[in-house]
Amino acid sequence: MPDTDTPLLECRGLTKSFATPQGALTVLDGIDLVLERGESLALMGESGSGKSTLMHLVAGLDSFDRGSLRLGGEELGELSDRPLARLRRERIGLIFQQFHLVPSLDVRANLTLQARLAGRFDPDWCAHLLDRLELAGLERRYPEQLSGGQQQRLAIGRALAVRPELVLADEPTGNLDERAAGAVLELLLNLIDEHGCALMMITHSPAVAAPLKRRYRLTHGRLVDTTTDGA
Ligand SMILES: Nc1ncnc2c1ncn2[C@@H]1O[C@H](COP(=O)(O)OP(=O)(O)OP(=O)(O)O)[C@@H](O)[C@H]1O
Repeated sequence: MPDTDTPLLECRGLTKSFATPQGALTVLDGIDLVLERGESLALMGESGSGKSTLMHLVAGLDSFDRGSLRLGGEELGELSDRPLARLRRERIGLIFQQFHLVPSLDVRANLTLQARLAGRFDPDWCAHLLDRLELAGLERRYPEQLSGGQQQRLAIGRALAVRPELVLADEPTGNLDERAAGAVLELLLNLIDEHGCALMMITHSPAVAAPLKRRYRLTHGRLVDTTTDGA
């Protein structure tokens, strides 16, 4: 059972460098961040500022050099590969700009795949998601037979099907035209709210970041809280 007294996500002094031919490149230089359950946070910053790097660390997809990264009180830096993979499968939903759907699986199979792998498949919840994402009736179609907006709605459904505690979204509307992007963003935020999970979303767009509860900018390896800027 989740320990509701500890923050969902807690980063302290998180530091990450990459080896490059020119020497070590420090991308994250002592990141402190707390995200409570159900909170939404936009992560902004120049291209190359380290947004994807931070998201990969939070998702347990890459290791860090120093500091602490706790998800629901569990220190990710102390987990070996298998428990880390399990934590990622069961507690985190990932949404990418490029959808990353499985082309050989139909809509229903794509939506339920991660939930089944995690042993968290709930047919009623998945049917509800298909309905809310306006994909009901399209269950037997394959990704290539869907519009960009439908594909991204399916990717959102796949992330939420597992009933995650945290959704990590990297430019989830970046591949869509303005109208489709607005509709997809609204659905994502409504579903996140309905399910009560937390959201960390990378975006370059102030308009996309605006409805989220908190807004941060990554610059020179540090996080700057910009939530009240222009408010
Ligand atoms: N595996 C790697 N090896 C070396 N350098 C890397 C590696 N991954 C990322 N970098 C560098 O780290 C920096 C941060 O990259 P990152 O992808 O996190 O930026 P970003 O803010 O997400 O950028 P964008 O908005 O363009 O997606 C960049 O300078 C990038 O070139």
